[in-house]
Amino acid sequence: MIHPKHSYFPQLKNDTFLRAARGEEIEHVPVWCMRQAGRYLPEFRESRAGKDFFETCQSPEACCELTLQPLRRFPFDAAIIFSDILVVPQAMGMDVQMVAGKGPTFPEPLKEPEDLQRLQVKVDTAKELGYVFRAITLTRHKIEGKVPLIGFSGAPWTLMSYMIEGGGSNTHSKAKRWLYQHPEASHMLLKMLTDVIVEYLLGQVAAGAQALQVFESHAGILGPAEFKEFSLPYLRDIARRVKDKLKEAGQDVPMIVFAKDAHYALEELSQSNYEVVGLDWTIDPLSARERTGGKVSLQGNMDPCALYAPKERISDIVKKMLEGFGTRGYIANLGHGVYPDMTPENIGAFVEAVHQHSKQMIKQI
Ligand SMILES: Cc1c2[nH]c(c1CCC(=O)O)Cc1[nH]c(c(CCC(=O)O)c1C)Cc1[nH]c(c(CCC(=O)O)c1C)Cc1[nH]c(c(CCC(=O)O)c1C)C2
Repeated sequence: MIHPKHSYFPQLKNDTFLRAARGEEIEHVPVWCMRQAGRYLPEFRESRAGKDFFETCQSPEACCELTLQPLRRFPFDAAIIFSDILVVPQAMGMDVQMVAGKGPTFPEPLKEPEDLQRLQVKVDTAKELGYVFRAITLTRHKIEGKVPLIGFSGAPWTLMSYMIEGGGSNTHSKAKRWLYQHPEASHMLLKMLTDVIVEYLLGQVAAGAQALQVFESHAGILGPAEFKEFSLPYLRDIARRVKDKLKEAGQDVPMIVFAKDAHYALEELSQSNYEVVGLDWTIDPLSARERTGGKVSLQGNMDPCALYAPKERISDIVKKMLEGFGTRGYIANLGHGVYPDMTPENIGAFVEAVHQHSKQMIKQI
């Protein structure tokens, strides 16, 4: 059912991505790329030049423009709103800056459990993150129903690790120390994050997001036992609570969980209330299908570095990937984001290969 508030949005012309998320019949396999709006595009670099990253995130017009740029070049089957996962810690009262050449930086990260007192427990998402909602609504109009618009959030553990590390890290040992020294405070923080994320995702759907992806980018730094204790319950809780609330409003929005390097938890992830499980490139497509037993649609998982290969090679790699996953209940993507030094033309070759090979395969069924 279309939410009354949404009825004025332009009609969706290509719903292939949504159908694949639900395991329904499609004419070609849908494809989009994580970080499809990014520095590999000269027009992105031009739009972003000289501007502060988070100020850009706070401008609905800028987010809309950056989201639409890749769609002007390539026939992607979905768009993801330009924003960042770290707007959530900001909304909870933490200072986060994007430092050129270094990435996101928290000048005052959480050090000890008493630092949790610095955080806003009850976040008014409409007030603190309203700029994301406005960006989504604007983009949903400007996209003119070409493809669905995906909203997203970082998952609790990934956000917790940034809040404690203060930025990117190889070992994540500061954040992991909390799990072993302060398990109760860790759960308290994860719970606080979960509550904000649920409200944030619901706000995105109310604003016009047609699918949601939850990024657990730092899953791989946890082992199976820690993942089961500190990540999985919160991932499940988020999907359950978002879905229950949407159901009350007569809405149904597919949700994707992308837990990078969590190959050890594939079975659990396929039973976590998400319609789609996103995969990084370390998982073999066929074995991912077997291990998830047809319970979910799968998304992924070409090694982003394969985009450095000549176009014919990209086409062969895509063909093998499609044969491994099969064409039903499958969304083609990379196993992680596009890198800034990649050639736009090769992204085009990737998209075209997915469409061409999958059309052929579907015809032969
Ligand atoms: C393009 C971009 C983004 N964030 C950052 C950049 C590069 C800086 C710039 O362009 O100025 C900094 C930016 N933001 C972040 C990083 C990683 C830093 C690190 O941990 O080393 C950087 C360089 C943190 C971040 N931010 C995000 C994640 C989860 C996905 C992933 O695992 O990569 C993470 C971990 C999400 C994110 N971030 C972004 C999107 C936009 C939509 C799209 O994909 O097209 C999304 C979905 C946008």
